Amino acid sequence: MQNPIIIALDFPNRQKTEQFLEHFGNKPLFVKVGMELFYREGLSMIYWLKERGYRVFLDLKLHDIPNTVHNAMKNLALAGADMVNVHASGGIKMMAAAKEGLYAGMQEKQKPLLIAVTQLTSTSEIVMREEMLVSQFTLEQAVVEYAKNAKNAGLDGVVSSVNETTLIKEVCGDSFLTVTPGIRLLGSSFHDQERVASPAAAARAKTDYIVIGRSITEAADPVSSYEQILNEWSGSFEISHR
Ligand SMILES: O=c1ccn([C@@H]2O[C@H](COP(=O)(O)O)[C@@H](O)[C@H]2O)c(=O)[nH]1
Repeated sequence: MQNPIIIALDFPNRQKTEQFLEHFGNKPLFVKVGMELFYREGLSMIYWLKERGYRVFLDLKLHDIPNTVHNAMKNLALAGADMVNVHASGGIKMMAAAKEGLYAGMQEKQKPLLIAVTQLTSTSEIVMREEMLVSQFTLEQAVVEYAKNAKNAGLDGVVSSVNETTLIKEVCGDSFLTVTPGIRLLGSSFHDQERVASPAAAARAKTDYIVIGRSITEAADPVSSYEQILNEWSGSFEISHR
């Protein structure tokens, strides 16, 4: 059983990030660098994390014309991240171009995982229908259609909420990765998230990775919050996967 937790390092700069990581000592963490930290610190932040042995998900959610995404991915390949992503709504051609750019000239063992965001976990079905004007599908159907497109483009998996994980696995296969943010312990604030699930529900749905930010980064004791989430996930994993 692998540790599924990816901690979202949503901090304004490297100094705050380092202060946070000090709590964990030498723990072999999987961390996520998103737009906030990357737009301040750039590739050097990723090099810094990799030099210290962290696994890194570089969460920049690329979405542009295929040529631009292809060439941007060629540069992001230099980061040495373990996982990178695009928006599935950019289409199959864009996702395939992302993959080609990312892996150009890379040896097999260096290749990061490439995944696609389906519908953000902050999006509700009403917003999808009334603001994004995707009205012919339920939110779950739309997510699964995006997952199928990502698979057809040769990607390794998708970002979705836990609610859609089971169906994605049924349609795209168990080895197609599901990476699920919007994780909250019972009774915690949802903040700006809409499609939320507990670590236990994520384990029952057999998701591969859970992405957690504020529940850990804003906790009075981040390490005990991390352990609590891991214990809840592991306990439920053992019960439901026996
Ligand atoms: O659909 C998505 C895609 C990405 N995220 C990112 O995950 C974390 C979640 O942080 P919390 O503080 O646990 O809400 C954040 O970095 C998002 O950019 C997402 O939430 N939903």
